[in-house]
Amino acid sequence: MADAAESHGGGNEPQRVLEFYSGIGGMRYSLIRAGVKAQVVEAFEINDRANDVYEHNFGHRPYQGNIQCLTAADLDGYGADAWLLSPPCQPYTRQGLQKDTGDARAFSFLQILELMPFLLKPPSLLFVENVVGFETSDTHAKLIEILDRTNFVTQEFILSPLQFGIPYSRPRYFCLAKRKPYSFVNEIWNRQLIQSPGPLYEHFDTAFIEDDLSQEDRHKLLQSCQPIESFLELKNPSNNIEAESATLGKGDDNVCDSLQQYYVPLSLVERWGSAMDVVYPDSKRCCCFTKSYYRYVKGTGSLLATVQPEKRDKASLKEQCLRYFTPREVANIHSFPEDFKFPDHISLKQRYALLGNSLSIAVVAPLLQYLFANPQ
Ligand SMILES: C[S@@+](CC[C@H](N)C(=O)[O-])C[C@H]1O[C@@H](n2cnc3c(N)ncnc32)[C@H](O)[C@@H]1O
Repeated sequence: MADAAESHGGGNEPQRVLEFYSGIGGMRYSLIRAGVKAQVVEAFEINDRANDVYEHNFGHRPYQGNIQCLTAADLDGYGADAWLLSPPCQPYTRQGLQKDTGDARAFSFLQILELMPFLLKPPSLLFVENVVGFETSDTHAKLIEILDRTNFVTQEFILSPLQFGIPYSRPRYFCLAKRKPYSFVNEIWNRQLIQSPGPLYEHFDTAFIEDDLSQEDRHKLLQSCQPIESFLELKNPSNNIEAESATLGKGDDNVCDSLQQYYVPLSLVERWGSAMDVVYPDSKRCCCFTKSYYRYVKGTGSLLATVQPEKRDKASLKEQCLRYFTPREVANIHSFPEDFKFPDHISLKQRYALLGNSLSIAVVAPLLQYLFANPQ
């Protein structure tokens, strides 16, 4: 991991990090990309398949148990400086029942929070990622109440990869917390919910930011993103499925040995076409890939037109040979590094599910860099 002289703590020892709900390691990749001097001393994840992928890439198998069963003594035992947490989102999603603290999937996170006042060695830094909607939940109120009580200052963000040059709409909520006497570089944002990446950069010292972008600003933001084409395994889509399959088959990813499996059946196009989000290689935006991508077509992520019609608004979808983005392409859009790989036994549906649960490294890395920066 790259060294950062100005990182939190300033000493020579790397910061000791605990990664909760580690999934396929999006947080750990973000930490590496942030270049902070940190070491993940343990990761916690209940899902066997996710742990297979994590182990395959990092050579360490996360602690495979229920986070809800961890005690204050267990946590003190790690002597961690920082906790990174991306708890399950379902209790707070708009599509879900929004049962919030009443949802069993929220229990482990609430349990961890409630242990905080009893820790002999609480962390100095804390980072939480979740869906938009979390910020108005009872669980959020509990998080802020406990952080206040245990001497943390917080800054909260809602940010999307689109704000970092990635053509991907995946706004997410982030809570950054530092235990006093540590403080943020830009203290004027304490206790605020910020919707711009500006405060993450040291030179950004204005107290005013425009959260509500004008139409014109939104357009400029989209235009500044790279095109979808830059994230594709196949740069020149054509209708020649066999030729494309051969190209894909050269990779070491055995699931990708047939491009045929990525084409959307015409029966689905006929039935759900009007609800599909279709993008083109030159598009500067695509929709959030969820864990149900490939299992359902409606609202789970964008589909790629492999045949470019002359007039997009008039062309029939059936002629555009729609295909799903491959797992590697979804990983690219999530800004995972090239050397990230799935072990062979992970099925296609599992790959999409694990990626859909993960996060955008392009967004989380600068947030972690800001969190770990230690102002003088
Ligand atoms: C939103 S995902 C986080 C994904 C992760 N950040 C990544 O990059 O892949 C939440 C993860 O928490 C795991 N999980 C949910 N409840 C858990 C619990 N009680 N104990 C341990 N892991 C849990 C799920 O299996 C899932 O992988």
